[in-house]
Amino acid sequence: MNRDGAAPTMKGGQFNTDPIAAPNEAATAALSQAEFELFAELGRPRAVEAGQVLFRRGELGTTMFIVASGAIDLDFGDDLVTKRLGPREFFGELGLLIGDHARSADAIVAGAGLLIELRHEEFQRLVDRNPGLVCHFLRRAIMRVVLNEQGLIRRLRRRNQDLEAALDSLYATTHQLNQTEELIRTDELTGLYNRRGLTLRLQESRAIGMPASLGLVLVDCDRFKQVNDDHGHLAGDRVLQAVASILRSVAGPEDVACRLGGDEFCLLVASSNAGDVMRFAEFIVATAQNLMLMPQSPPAMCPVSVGACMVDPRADWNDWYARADEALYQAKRKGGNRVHWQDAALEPV
Ligand SMILES: Nc1nc2c(ncn2[C@@H]2O[C@H](COP(=O)(O)OP(=O)(O)OP(=O)(O)O)[C@@H](O)[C@H]2O)c(=O)[nH]1
Repeated sequence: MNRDGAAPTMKGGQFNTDPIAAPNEAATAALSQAEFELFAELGRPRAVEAGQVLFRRGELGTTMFIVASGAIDLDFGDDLVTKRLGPREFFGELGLLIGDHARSADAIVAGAGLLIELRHEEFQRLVDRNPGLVCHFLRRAIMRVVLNEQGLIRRLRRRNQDLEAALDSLYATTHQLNQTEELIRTDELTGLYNRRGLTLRLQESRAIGMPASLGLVLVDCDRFKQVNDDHGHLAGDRVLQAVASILRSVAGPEDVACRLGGDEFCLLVASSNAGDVMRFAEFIVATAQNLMLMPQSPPAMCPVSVGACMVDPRADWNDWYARADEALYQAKRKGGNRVHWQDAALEPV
């Protein structure tokens, strides 16, 4: 400790015992008794009332203030901490030293009292009167500016880190939401769209513009209950997964394959060509037939019935489904394991 009670600090690898330059003291921004007496002698006294605004942030200023009594609040805006200054503390020194400096805070009187104003003329007289003391004051003032800047940089860095962390958790939440949405849309057993997924997909397609023409292929397993009864539920699950694989293998990027529920599936084909849609339907039935030729127990597949038709993109799902279901009914009625094509023009539902 030096004789003024300030802790010695390191300076250029040496201990700095200069009480005026000690950073702690610089941070408090209070004048020494000798400084205060000299500044008070040469500055202009100014009585202030609580609530009085001395200057606003951004205003240009050339005056420095010293609090003789009362209290001043410096509000730096945003979410920065408001600083309260009391007797012998000074503010606005950059206005005096630089001239026409934009104030970085609102200065508002928090408690009535007396200020000492120092303009350039008064400061010049201070220098003439006691250059050594003014020199010490200036060193401290500069150090205070530097400390404030460093504090600001630290706060900005911390805020940046907080923002980055918030952004990271936002990304994670968005990712989770996307995953959840994907799960809600997906049939757990087969990985195809479920009915909700199909509805949402259709809503999205209607919003961005439906294809000009669509084909609907409705697929239903034949005597599927028998598979469950004969070979167990797990074997039935595997057959449903195999049907889903066939649909997935034929679906193009614009097509939608969906498990509507139980042993019923559909494939919405983005095509204006009824021949293409029919080929999709026939491929599904033929692939199921071929898989059934494999001698496997439990069976990897069961026969399927398919109803197919073209649909009007402007009509709603219920209309499409009614038409394809009529075709499916005809396929089942004829013994299943086949496609029935519902011609929209010739056989309106
Ligand atoms: N393994 C399994 N079975 C299911 C699942 N969902 C529904 N089922 C069964 O699928 C069977 C469907 O029976 P039905 O609607 O009579 O169909 P089907 O036996 O194929 O009869 P047809 O269509 O007339 O040939 C029912 O026994 C349901 O219990 C599932 O996720 N896994």
